[in-house]
Amino acid sequence: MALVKLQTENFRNLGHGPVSFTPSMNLLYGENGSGKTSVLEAIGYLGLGRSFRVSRHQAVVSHGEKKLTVFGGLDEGMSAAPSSMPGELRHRVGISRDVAAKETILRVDGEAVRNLSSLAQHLPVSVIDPGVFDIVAGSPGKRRQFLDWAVFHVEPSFASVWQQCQRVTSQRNQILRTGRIDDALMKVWDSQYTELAERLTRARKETFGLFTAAFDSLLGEIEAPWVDGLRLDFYAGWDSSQSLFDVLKIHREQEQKMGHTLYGPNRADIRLRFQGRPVSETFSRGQQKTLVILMKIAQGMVLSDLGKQVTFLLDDINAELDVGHRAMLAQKLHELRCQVFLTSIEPPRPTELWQNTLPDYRLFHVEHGKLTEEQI
Ligand SMILES: Nc1ncnc2c1ncn2[C@@H]1O[C@H](COP(=O)(O)OP(=O)(O)OP(=O)(O)O)[C@@H](O)[C@H]1O
Repeated sequence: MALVKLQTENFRNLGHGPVSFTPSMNLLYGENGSGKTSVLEAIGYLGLGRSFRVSRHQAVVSHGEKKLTVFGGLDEGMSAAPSSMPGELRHRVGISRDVAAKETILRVDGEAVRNLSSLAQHLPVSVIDPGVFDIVAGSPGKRRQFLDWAVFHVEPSFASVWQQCQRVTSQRNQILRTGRIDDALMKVWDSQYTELAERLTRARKETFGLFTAAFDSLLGEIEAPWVDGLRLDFYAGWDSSQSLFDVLKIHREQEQKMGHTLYGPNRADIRLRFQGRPVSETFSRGQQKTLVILMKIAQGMVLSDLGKQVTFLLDDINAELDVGHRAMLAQKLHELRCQVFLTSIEPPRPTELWQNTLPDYRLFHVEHGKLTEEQI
């Protein structure tokens, strides 16, 4: 699916009027503070259910307002035929958040839905902004989030297993904190936790396999001296030569002392190594950026192989990537027939990105939260 229509109410400084986009490349430019990132953030709300910039909804609601709404019209993407009737949308999705009542309402095709996953599966949104480079340099949580986004789109039931596992983990943590542990009761929790953890891990492993196959084929296309010594490995969150149930039994005392679960999916990671050492310690900033971009493209390839179109939100990549890397990214996303929203301060130069194979694109000038389409 691709987002072909966007309408927001009380979303940062954005105006209320509907805007139409192409399922291909959408280029947005405007001066600092004009609202470019806010447009991407609003699109992100539909695909992620939250802001990719801040954790509090409150910061996103327009000053002085209590409730924000984002509405999106979706059509088949570039890889499929557009919907039969011109102007007809394949799906209508909406999210509104009342920050005073702390209530979120989700809608798909006019019907209220309870789970965010019902909304999110329609619009796989992948963000590349200055914060994305934490995938290499940041904590394991960043890499888990990166992997889980793909797992969710490959296997939509993953979201419910993940939630159940979070619930059981927090109940298990409560017991670990009490100090007095009933052995029989703990065994019951451990077997529930182990069952969910193993299901979750199986799904992660499967998607990681698809991801590394795509990533390796990408590496085969680029000429860089570091390609040969690079290894990406999945770590489940415990020594998987042993069963998780046994690991928990062996480490019960240690977990009790710490007062929380130390082994399992919440400790999973993608280990990135170059010649046996962590990439974060050996790669230059530039090499780390290339690696992250390749990982993001590989995720796009995984979904594209499953017939899903990813909507990429590229925020201010000019500040982070040189023209060669920008062109590599833009061309790959074009080859994958992804939908792209790309922001810049200066008017973009499409020929710099796509040279002779210019894709279908639309150009928007952003001023004071309002988008004006420009003739190309
Ligand atoms: N909750 C809010 N209500 C109203 N306006 C807001 C709110 N939060 C931020 N703004 C304003 O919205 C504007 C848009 O910010 P945004 O980050 O989208 O701009 P931008 O075009 O991406 O800028 P830059 O190029 O500097 O990154 C800013 O002027 C900001 O002060």
